[in-house]
Amino acid sequence: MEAAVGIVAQRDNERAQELAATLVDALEREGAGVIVDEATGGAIEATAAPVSAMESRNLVVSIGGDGTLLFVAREIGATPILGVNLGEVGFLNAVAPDDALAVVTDLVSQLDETGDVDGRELTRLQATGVDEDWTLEPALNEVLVHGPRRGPGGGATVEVCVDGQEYTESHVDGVLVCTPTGSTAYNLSEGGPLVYPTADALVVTQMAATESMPSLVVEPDTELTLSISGTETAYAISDGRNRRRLEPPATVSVTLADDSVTLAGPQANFFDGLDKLE
Ligand SMILES: NC(=O)c1ccc[n+]([C@@H]2O[C@H](COP(=O)([O-])OP(=O)(O)OC[C@H]3O[C@@H](n4cnc5c(N)ncnc54)[C@H](O)[C@@H]3O)[C@@H](O)[C@H]2O)c1
Ligand SMILES: Nc1ncnc2c1ncn2[C@@H]1O[C@H](COP(=O)(O)OP(=O)(O)OP(=O)(O)O)[C@@H](O)[C@H]1O
Repeated sequence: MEAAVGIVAQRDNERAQELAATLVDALEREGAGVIVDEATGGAIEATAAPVSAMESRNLVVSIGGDGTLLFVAREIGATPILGVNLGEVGFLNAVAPDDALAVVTDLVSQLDETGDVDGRELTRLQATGVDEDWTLEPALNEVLVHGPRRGPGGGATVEVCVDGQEYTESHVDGVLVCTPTGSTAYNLSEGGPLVYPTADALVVTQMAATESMPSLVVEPDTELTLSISGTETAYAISDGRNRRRLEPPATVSVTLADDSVTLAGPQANFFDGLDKLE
């Protein structure tokens, strides 16, 4: 088969655009069909398409930091993603820029031979309104609810129920539910635990609670609800970017999303990655 590859380069990042151009040239020489995102298409010579149209590709290469990879995951869902790290942290991006050409060429040969690429499945979370009909885009890191703003005077009362039983109710800046992938992100800054990537678990962590409870680790199919009150405005947010404004009292249900994300290519060493967070 002819492999169909999409490339998304971090917007306004010349190094990312140059690497995208190198990959386009090399892959076209190998006979692969390659498209780039529209912002990158304005900067280099290549066929461009919206990132959301890359869902039908066999592989999408994300060149940038964690934010760029989260953005690609939001847009394309289950299509395998290879993360090339040009960001400041790049925890989710296992491949260094100098190795990108070799790794992408290898994956394209694998696609030509088998029609598929090796990868690791990462679970995602789905936030939905209980009393109102809305759904956020699936979260690879975390679903967060918080009051009108962080800091003094900006919080809310949040009750967390687990399988219908109250775990905690407190005034908080917010409460987050994270996947193992997201355990090293916002969760860690709020004092939550690290979760080894192969563990099948979700973590609930309060943010600046007046009546603080330790983080809770639950099985992924546990029924979790976050009920917000004591404020006129609140927000439910998926991976820091996709948000829904709430008018409390409001209840948000957090469950496993139907589609996971596949991270293609070599996997980062979890413990080496932790050094990047210091
Ligand atoms: N205080 C905090 O730690 C904090 C605050 C806001 C957002 N975030 C995280 O940022 C994510 C959104 O990313 P963005 O780039 O759009 O916002 P952003 O640019 O504000 O990113 C915040 C930082 O989180 C890092 N990050 C993201 N996912 C990570 C992961 N799985 N493991 C380790 N580090 C990770 C990014 O590299 C960046 O340094 C959210 O899902 C949230 O987890 C963290
Ligand atoms: N090619 C692109 N097309 C459209 N939007 C983009 C593109 N690249 C990045 N973005 C936007 O920028 C955001 C991520 O960029 P951000 O500046 O947070 O960089 P990053 O990848 O996390 O790297 P760094 O670690 O340097 O911050 C995405 O959420 C998305 O909204």
